[in-house]
Amino acid sequence: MSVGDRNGKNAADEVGPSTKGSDFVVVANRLPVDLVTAPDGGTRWKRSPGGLVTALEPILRGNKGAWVGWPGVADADPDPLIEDGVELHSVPLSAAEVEDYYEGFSNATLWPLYHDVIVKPVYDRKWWSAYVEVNRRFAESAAKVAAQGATVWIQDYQLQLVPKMLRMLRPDLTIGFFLHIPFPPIELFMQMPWRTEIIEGLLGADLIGFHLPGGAQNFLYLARRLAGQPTSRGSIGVRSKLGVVQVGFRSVRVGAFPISIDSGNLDERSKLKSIRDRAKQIRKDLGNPKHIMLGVDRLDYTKGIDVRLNALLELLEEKRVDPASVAMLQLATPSRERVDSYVQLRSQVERQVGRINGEYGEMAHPVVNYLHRPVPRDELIAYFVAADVMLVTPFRDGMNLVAKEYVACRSDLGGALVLSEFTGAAAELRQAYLCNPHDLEGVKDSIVAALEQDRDEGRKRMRALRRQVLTHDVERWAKSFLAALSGGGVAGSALIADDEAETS
Ligand SMILES: O=P(O)(O)OC[C@H]1O[C@H](O[C@H]2O[C@H](CO)[C@@H](O)[C@H](O)[C@H]2O)[C@H](O)[C@@H](O)[C@@H]1O
Ligand SMILES: Cc1cn([C@@H]2O[C@H](COP(=O)(O)OP(=O)(O)O)[C@@H](O)[C@H]2O)c(=O)[nH]c1=O
Repeated sequence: MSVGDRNGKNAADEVGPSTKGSDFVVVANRLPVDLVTAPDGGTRWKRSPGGLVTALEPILRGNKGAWVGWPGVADADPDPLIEDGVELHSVPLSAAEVEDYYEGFSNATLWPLYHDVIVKPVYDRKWWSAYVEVNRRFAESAAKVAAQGATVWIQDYQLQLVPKMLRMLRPDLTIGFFLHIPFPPIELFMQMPWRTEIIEGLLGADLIGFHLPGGAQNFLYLARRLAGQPTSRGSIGVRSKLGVVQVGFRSVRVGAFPISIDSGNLDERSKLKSIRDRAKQIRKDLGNPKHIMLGVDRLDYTKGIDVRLNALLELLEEKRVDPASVAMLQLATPSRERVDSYVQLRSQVERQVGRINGEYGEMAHPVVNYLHRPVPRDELIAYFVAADVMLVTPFRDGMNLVAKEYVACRSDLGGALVLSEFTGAAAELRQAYLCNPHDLEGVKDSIVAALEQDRDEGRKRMRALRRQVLTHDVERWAKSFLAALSGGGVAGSALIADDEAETS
């Protein structure tokens, strides 16, 4: 999606949003563009961070639908606008709502709870009230924007109450919901004081999608236990076998649809001469080291940036890695900067970078080159092309699109991917150097294996990884979800009630 310089409007806006409503509506916490204030005091639109936008952007462009979301800053309420044929409708949030609904309940309660409580979730009743209120406003806005009988696709953990609220307002709609982060194990979800409300909120959808079958399975169990609804028996497949929850006369289906990227587009762009030249220049700027290692993440404690820095430090201390022969580039885009755990993580990561460079860097040649800022798409592609080893080491990650993007950019069959087993991507990218981020020795061994891989072995692995990523792209993800939503897919078998259910 192009990014404008238009004080919240552009020439195309004058067309105005359609009056009869849209047949296809995406509802997500964020619009695909954020409204930002420029130095001249005016406002501009800038692409929003994160994988959700990366994934949905190409689909919306193809569907000419509408997108309902927050414009990314407190109290902003820009008029609807049209961007690449997509109507963008803002849901404004007050400063207090940004604090309580977004930073609070979404990112200091749900985010850590759903990511295996890497940090302790905070359960605050005021935050919950704000979450309910903001979800209601998103539901009302979607109800206004959707045409009669439209398909509405609600995205992610910030909006889990919207399916039920929207169904009550607009029973004529077909409603899908997709969770982009992991759905937690049952024992962890049971901590949530408002667990039943969340399960019932999600059950307002016709189809609920997860990245992995395990998340879908956890949800089925909780629907039985907390909402008391009968569910199907049997395992859920990847894009193949759906589970069912019977809610009165409605059958709510539940399935696994691993998200992906616009792999064809990245493959193409990564071959451009301008990108190849930039990759060469990056290598030169880094001092032409034997190996470039790369990390690309939002600065988030789930991503295991600290793990890979610890691993590198120990490898240097043990002389298993020679500081003169490696350069690491760590891009850490600012994220959720007012949430405590993110403030602490930034200090920790920056301390680690300082220590490694202080002990092992040379003047004008640090071992770790650290950038704390967003980087434009083509620059990122050049990093992927330049990197010999890509480090993706999250403690937990719903998917991790960066891992797939790296593979899509390696048409030369060069490079190696070190990948945490606790990412959704690990279920598909089996030829990566898989590691357990909780096992530091294992992470170190995987990094060394990737650095030292022989050329033929590397090419074999990369060829297999690319086959997976290029044949399973974001279009396939969206099509498989939307086909199942419109009635396709294989339903689960016999329904069972809680008292008959196995307690796994
Ligand atoms: O909106 P923010 O608070 O700035 O956060 C950015 C986005 O982060 C999350 O991305 C997830 O979705 C990816 C695509 O499915 C997936 O690959 C990744 O593992 C997830 O972490 C979040 O889910 C989005 O809602 C945020 O907008
Ligand atoms: C750091 C950085 C990233 N991107 C793009 O953002 C997404 C990130 O998606 P992923 O699934 O890996 O993780 P989260 O959604 O953040 O949890 C990916 O498409 C990156 O290429 C970017 O465009 N610019 C950046 O600086």
